[in-house]
Amino acid sequence: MKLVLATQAPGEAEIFASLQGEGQSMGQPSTFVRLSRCNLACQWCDTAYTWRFAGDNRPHRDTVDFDRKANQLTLEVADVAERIAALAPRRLVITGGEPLLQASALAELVGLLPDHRVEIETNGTVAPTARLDIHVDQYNVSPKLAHSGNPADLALVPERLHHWAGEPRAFFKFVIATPHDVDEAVALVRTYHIPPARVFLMPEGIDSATLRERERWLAALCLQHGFRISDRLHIHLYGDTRGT
Ligand SMILES: C[S@@+](CC[C@H](N)C(=O)[O-])C[C@H]1O[C@@H](n2cnc3c(N)ncnc32)[C@H](O)[C@@H]1O
Ligand SMILES: Nc1nc2[nH]cc(C(=O)O)c2c(=O)[nH]1
Ligand code: SF4
Ligand SMILES: [Mg+2]
Repeated sequence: MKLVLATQAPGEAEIFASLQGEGQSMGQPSTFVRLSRCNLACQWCDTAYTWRFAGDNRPHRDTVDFDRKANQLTLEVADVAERIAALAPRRLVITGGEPLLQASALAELVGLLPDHRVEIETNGTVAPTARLDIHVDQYNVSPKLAHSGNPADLALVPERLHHWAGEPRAFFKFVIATPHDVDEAVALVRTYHIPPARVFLMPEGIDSATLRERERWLAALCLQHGFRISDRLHIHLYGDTRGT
C-alpha cells in the first residue's frame, strides 16, 4: 500500500526527528511523519500546505493557494517504514493533515515498526480501524471549536467524541485563542464526560510572543477548571518551520 505524505521541500517527504512540542508527551524525542490531506479546514491551520490545494472545491474551503504536486509525495509503506527506522527516536508521532484518513496504510506502516511507541495526532472526527488501533499507544485528539471556522456538524462528531472520552489512551488538546473558546471547551468536557486530567488547553499561535501572551490568562483558566496547559515548545525552539 501507499501513503500520501506532506513535503518539507518539494520532493522531500516530511519525516523528521524532533522533540514532541505539545501535550502529554511534550519534550520526548520523537520521529514525526506528516501525512497529506484533511477533512476539515481550520482557518488558523499551521499546516495548510497539507490540504489547501487548488481545485479542491469543498464548500467550506474559500482559500486556495498551495500547489498539490509540490506539497504531496506518494511513497510505498515499506519505504516510509525504512526512513522512520533510520532515525534514532523509538517514538513515532503520526500527524498531518488528518492522518486517520489513511488508517489502512498506517496499520501496515506501524506493523512494520514493532519497536516504536506510536502516537497519533488527530482532529477526532475519524475512527481508526481496528487493525491500526491495536498498535497505537496514545491518541492526541484536538476537537475543533467554532473559531476554527469549520461547520460544527463536520468538526464535532458526537459518536466520535463519546468514543474518545471513554478511551484512556486519548488526551484532548483544545486550541484556544480567546477566553470565550475556553467556555466552549468546558461545555464539551461536560457534555461528553471527558476526564479533566486528560484535557490540555493549548494557545493558538505560531510565534513565541503570541503563545506567551495567551498563556498568561490561559494558565488561570486551566487552574480554575482543573485542566492541564500545553505550550508549543517547537515554536519557541524552531519557529513556524516545516520539518521541526
Ligand atoms: C496540524 S494538526 C494535525 C493533526 C490533526 N489534523 C489535528 O488537527 O489534530 C496538529 C496539531 O496542531 C494544532 N494546530 C494547528 N494549527 C495551530 C495553530 N495555529 N495554533 C495552535 N495549534 C495549532 C492542531 O489543533 C493539532 O493539535
Ligand atoms: N516538534 C513538533 N511537535 C509537534 N507535536 C504535534 C505536532 C503536529 O504538527 O502535529 C508537532 C510538530 O509539528 N512539531
Ligand atoms: S484538522 Fe488539523 S490539519 Fe486539518 S485543518 Fe485543522 S489543524 Fe489543520
Ligand atoms: Mg504542528
